[in-house]
Amino acid sequence: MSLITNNTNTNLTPSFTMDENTFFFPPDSDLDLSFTSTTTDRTFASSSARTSLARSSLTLSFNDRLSTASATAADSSTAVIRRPHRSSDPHWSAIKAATTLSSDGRLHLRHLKLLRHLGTGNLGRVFLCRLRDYDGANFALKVVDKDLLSAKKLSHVETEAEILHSLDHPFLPTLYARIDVSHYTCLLIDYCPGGDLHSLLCKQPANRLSIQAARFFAAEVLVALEYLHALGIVYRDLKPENILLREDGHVMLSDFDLCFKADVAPKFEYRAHLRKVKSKSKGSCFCYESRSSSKGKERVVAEFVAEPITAFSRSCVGTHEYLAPELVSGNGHGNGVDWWAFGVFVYELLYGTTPFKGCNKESTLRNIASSKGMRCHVAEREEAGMGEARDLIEKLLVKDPMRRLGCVRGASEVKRHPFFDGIKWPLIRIYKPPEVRGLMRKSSRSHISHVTNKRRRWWWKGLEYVMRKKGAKSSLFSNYSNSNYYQYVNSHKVK
Ligand SMILES: Nc1ncnc2c1ncn2[C@@H]1O[C@H](COP(=O)(O)OP(=O)(O)OP(=O)(O)O)[C@@H](O)[C@H]1O
Repeated sequence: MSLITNNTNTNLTPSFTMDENTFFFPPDSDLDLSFTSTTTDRTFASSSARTSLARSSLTLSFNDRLSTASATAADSSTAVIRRPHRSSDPHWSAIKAATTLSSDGRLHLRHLKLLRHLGTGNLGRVFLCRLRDYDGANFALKVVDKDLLSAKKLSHVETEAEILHSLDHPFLPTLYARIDVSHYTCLLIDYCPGGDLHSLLCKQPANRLSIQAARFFAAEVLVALEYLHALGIVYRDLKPENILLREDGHVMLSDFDLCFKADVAPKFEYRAHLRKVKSKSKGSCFCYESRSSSKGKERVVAEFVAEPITAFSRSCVGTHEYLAPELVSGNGHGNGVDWWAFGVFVYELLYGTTPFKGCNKESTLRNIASSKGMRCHVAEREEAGMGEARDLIEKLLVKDPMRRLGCVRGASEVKRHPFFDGIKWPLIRIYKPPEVRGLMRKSSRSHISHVTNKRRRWWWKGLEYVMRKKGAKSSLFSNYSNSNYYQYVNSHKVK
């Protein structure tokens, strides 16, 4: 049995060529010149301070394992993956531009410049980076030195890469490239400048959010969990520290190394549905009404359920305060651990602490194991919506997984809870994030239009070059073209 904490035993010290506070990979080499592994663990200690403050994840092995198939690169180089729903994303355009210029059509470390160390986790270090020849798009690069990791941790790296490769969702990271060079594995994913939800909570009075803000974040996390479960992925490490905040204030779940995969058999489930409930706003787009079976006040609603209900694992992984009782007992667990953790998560957003927290980790585990269901403190917060919130939490923090909300019918059952009344699930991606102290809410459009304008300028310069080569009259061309370009850009800016 081993206990693995978040502290920096990943002694990776990349050495970089320095240029005006910017780290670059050397142009001609992909590898050991750019990364040197040493035994120092003090480097960047300050920037990883957040990690030490946060609650660490644990891994207590009960001899069960996670899949280790490499999902992205077949060889030791890089595979660039295209994602359908993000195909127009400027990040993809940047990657495409870089790989088009690359001699072998692949992305290499030399294409990236590292700007800043973002943090250190269990498996490696994460850096903010950009493509060398394209400044418009930021990425996060997770660098893992495989020589420093145990076989178990290596399998976690593969799990994370495999899971990232399969994701295509706005609230989950996109894996733009996996670069395997020598003993390094590098994963290029979305960068989240807003920090994490744990840090955001720490900035709030009494570490808690308003009902409205809690509902927003809970709803987004719920949608992300729904997607993961539909893929058969049990997350197992839900906590505010693992919920990163994008530039536009929406969430991105991170850290997939503790996940496990199971089979899912998607199905339609039928249930009686009361007419007076506004069904159109509920159950998302997966729900439709069977008109032919409408009878009296009730009708039958067919609901799409894709929940890994047969998932089973014996590994005790997760974060103490978020562990479900079946995880603590070590007798095996399934998808229900995510719904329990979701209950703890909603509780923490609203109360500023977790419900079973003891004076140390052991007493927290004892509190979870001896819990007889959850009763929220009524007196502590009384405002509109709190009754529904308490009811949701109590239904999620049910000791028996078979009776726990979400375990059998999946996310659609949780979405139907009155706490989420009024949320238009299919539109959640374009909801304006709530006003929360310290939350970044930059519209993603301004960034995209900036990048698009830059791209247009490049395109125009290329055209100018080609025209000049063909002997076009330069004076005529410059007078005409540039004014046209600025007219075009400005007319778009005005809109
Ligand atoms: N995409 C990202 N954008 C911005 N910061 C990130 C991103 N991914 C990770 N980070 C930062 O880097 C730190 C290390 O992340 P990493 O995922 O390696 O480990 P972790 O979150 O500490 O979890 P674990 O050790 O359990 O894997 C995080 O704490 C976070 O602050």
